[in-house]
Amino acid sequence: MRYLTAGESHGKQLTTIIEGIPSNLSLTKDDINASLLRRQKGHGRGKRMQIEKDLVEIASGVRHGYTLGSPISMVIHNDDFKHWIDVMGEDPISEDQQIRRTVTRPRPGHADLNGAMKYGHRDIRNVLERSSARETAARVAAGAVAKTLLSQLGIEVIGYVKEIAGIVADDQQEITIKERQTISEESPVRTLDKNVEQKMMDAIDLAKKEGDSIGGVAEVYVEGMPAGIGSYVHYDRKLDGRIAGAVASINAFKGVEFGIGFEAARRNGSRVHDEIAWEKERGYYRKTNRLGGFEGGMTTGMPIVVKGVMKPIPTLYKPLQSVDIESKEPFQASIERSDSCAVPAASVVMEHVVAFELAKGILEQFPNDQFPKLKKALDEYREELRCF
Ligand SMILES: Cc1cc2nc3c(=O)[nH]c(=O)nc-3n(C[C@H](O)[C@H](O)[C@H](O)COP(=O)(O)O)c2cc1C
Ligand SMILES: C=C(O[C@@H]1CC(C(=O)O)=C[C@@H](OP(=O)(O)O)[C@H]1O)C(=O)O
Repeated sequence: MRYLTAGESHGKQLTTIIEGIPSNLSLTKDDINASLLRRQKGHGRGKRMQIEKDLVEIASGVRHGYTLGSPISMVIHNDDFKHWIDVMGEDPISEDQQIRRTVTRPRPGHADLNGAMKYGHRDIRNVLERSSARETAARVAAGAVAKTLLSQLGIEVIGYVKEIAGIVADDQQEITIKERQTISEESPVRTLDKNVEQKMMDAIDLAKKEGDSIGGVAEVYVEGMPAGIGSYVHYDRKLDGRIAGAVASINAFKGVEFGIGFEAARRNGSRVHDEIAWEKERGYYRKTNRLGGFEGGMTTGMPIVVKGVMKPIPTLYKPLQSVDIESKEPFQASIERSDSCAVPAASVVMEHVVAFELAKGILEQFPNDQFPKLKKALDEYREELRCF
């Protein structure tokens, strides 16, 4: 199971192709649109999100509400394209037009300068269009298909905000997955702790007022994954490693933690490792879940808890210094529009990239071309684990 995305931020559309989804999985565009809509919302987003209304068009791989087993291709149109046709059109333009539109000022914190040097672009627009986090909409579409598959296997995945600008939501371990889903769907900052929401929104508003930006921490919580998905036998089969890679690949994400994460460095082993227990109906379980659902690159059967750290948005109204690549003169990077905080939206992206890795891990372990057979195999495995 794998996916590709294509598309520029202000181009015509984003395209996602997923290969390896088994046949006869119930899938509608409503499943995907619900995820896309959640990614667009959240306190701190800029004016672009008022222009876009992300709706998916399923172009192949699904018929009458069921997957065919063939590649699933999906399209999300960029409504902003109509304002950029002369800049983003595919037809050649005159040298004079080209010079007038060329972007020569790299923004600190973006792919602009490295990307221009690497690909030999004198027009930085050739870099920024693809490096933009607009692409995360296409990733969410892929993750929404994975989430649909997981959900029909009894596995639920949800993402929400854990921290913004140093304001941390309490650990609320008693909250059920259904409550987590409801809160994440309804809340403007998607945090589980309603008491801290207003403080977070105030911090976002203050940063915006000051022409600055802020980052934070998103958390993804997963219930229903059986033990033993992933493997210890080879580095690239360790599922926690793959999840870490997927999370770090989200634009502006700079760190990943499982369970108590970096806090483990400050504790003795007796306060880190989760003791093993057994009950007849439940089988094996851990008395605590400090390691966040992974041991040895494999799931433990406990909830998976992953955090991702997002740096502050690099485009600031308060200008940062940079150097023009043509004149080599210093300049103050100025902007027209930007998000001031995108952690709420990014928590939805993180949820979807994690879901994709989990679904991929399951399909590697129980390869099947037909979804009902995959479900049967997983049910049998769950029973095997219970009786182990
Ligand atoms: C959902 C989301 C929205 C973002 N919105 C913006 C934005 O409006 N302005 C901006 O400068 N960066 C934004 N970013 C971050 C940049 O895309 C990112 O910092 C940049 O591509 C450089 O990549 P890197 O930070 O991973 O090195 C956003 C990121 C995400 C995940
Ligand atoms: C378009 C999205 O996010 C964009 C990500 C982004 C960036 O530089 O990463 C910059 C902004 O775009 P623009 O420059 O058009 O205002 C965000 O709006 C989206 O999330 O769908």
